[in-house]
Amino acid sequence: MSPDPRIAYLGPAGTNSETVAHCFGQRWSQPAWLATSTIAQVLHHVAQGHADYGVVPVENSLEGSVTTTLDLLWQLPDLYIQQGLILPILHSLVSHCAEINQIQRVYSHPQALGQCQYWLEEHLPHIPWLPTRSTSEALQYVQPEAGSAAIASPRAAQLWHLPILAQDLAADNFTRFWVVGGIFQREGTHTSLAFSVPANRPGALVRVLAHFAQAEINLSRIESRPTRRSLGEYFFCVDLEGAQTQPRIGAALDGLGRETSRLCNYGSYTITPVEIPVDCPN
Ligand SMILES: O=C(O)C(=O)C[C@]1(C(=O)O)C=C[C@@H](O)C=C1
Repeated sequence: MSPDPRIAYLGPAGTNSETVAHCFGQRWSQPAWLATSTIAQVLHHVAQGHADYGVVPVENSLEGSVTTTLDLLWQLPDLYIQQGLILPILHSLVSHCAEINQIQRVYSHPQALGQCQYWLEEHLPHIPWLPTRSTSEALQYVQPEAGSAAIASPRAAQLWHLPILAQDLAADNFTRFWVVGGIFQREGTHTSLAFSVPANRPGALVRVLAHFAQAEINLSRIESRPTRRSLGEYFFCVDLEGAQTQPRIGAALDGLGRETSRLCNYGSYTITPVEIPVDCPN
């Protein structure tokens, strides 16, 4: 097995990203952990060679894509997906308040606030939602500010010795993460790509999708994102079921080269479920 790697993830301690990073890192005896302040920093660390792997969220079952991840992968060169991991997300309301009606503001990562929006509308309809860079970062406001609450995992509340006032704020909540690194892989169960098509050519996207349809390749996701160059200019992110060692996928990818103005192949990989650590209350 390769020497112990450096693994970057969104910190501080207790984030969902950390749970996934620890699950991925358990195959080595002593990985070096690099907890960053933002998801963007995770990807920059890998791109600049300061980390061997980065663990980033990519899609949530309730709120959809984590756009920072999709946009930066498109911009940074030579980053490939090593593995997909799916984590069940548990959200708790963490606060020193004795009653919910004493809460005056709630902090969390925007993704987590979005995932809990129905619970917040029902139970705390008139208070402000304040964004933080991670769910664990939100916990730093709970202690010093009377009337503050944070949305974070039960594991994070336990780690930071903070009380939980309400549990399970969002049901059926799962986030898919990617482990990103520098090795291009051809084997696995899924393949992810991003591409742009020539401007102003009618049917340009259909011509790309036709390659997948003709090869009977199932797409498990398609998403458009702005290129950030001009209004109305997009690139597309797709996940395919299958590996590029399969001849029909290899052939479809060859055909895609002719239809796209830019094609990023993030490689093939397997997707594994992650279990919430057993020492964690739920
Ligand atoms: O703040 C965290 O705990 C994270 O790991 C980030 C993140 C995200 O950006 O999607 C990860 C999982 C949950 O969906 C909520 C937040």
